[in-house]
Amino acid sequence: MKTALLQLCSGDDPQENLVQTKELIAEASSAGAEFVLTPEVTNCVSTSREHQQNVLSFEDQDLTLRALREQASELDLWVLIGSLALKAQDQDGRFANRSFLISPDGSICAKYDKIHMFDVCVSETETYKESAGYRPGRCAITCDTPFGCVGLTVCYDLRFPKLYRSLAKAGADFLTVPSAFSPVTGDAHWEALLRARAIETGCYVLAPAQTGEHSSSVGRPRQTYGHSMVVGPWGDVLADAGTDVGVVQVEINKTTVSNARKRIPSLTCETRFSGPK
Ligand SMILES: O=C(O)CNC(=O)[C@H](CS)NC(=O)CCC(=O)C(=O)O
Repeated sequence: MKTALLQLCSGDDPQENLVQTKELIAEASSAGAEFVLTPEVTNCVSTSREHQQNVLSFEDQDLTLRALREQASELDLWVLIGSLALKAQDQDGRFANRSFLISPDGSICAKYDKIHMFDVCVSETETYKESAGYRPGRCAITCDTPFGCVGLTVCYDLRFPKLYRSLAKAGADFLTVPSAFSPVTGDAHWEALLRARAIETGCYVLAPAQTGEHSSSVGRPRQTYGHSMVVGPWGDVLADAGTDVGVVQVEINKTTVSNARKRIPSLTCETRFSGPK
């Protein structure tokens, strides 16, 4: 299965981002990809809630979702839209950070709302409060496909190993981690966390990421780490996109998953213990 990760530098205009995303998906498809994955917030990177309120849509009216579903069916592709920032039917007006798995007939096979919100203080000058703008999801989800079972996650979820173990235990062969990592935490933790999740679960980890300096018409500009990555079930880094916008391709298959798990059966062999008290 030829798989491609898109590394994007989305700005805060969904229409411009869509043009770039479609171009790179077409490029990946011409190069033979059958499964293409895009990063977190493919449609809009913005730090202004007011701007988001103006440009984001509800799922059933979203142009990015509609266009990428059409493109998936035109090009006969599986597409993971890493996430879209969407308006949500919610009392407090918060958005959803929602990932979609689209099949080659253009239908939505699975959707997942990011569970863990990035509410952190990276340094005195760099803080994030994602839960102020987004409403967290509450449900983990896997989706069966002809090439294997996909477990969906987003970005900061990566730091919560229990979620990945539960997805793998539910049958996932491939774990998706579309991201927009901060440069500081990316440099310190990104690769180690991705490799750890792959090794612990014996799954492929597919992590398309946002990169670079994101242009914005309003609000404070944002930077992200890049380094979209594919890690194999043995923990080997199969692709690292560096910091440029573009496409990276790798071959993935389920046999590698079962081979890794035969060698290290830690996913299925558990010893009960009590405490600590
Ligand atoms: O804000 C948006 O529009 C979309 N959401 C994001 O980009 C989120 C929240 S700011 N980013 C992360 O979760 C980075 C996690 C990270 O960098 C880490 O775990 O170290």
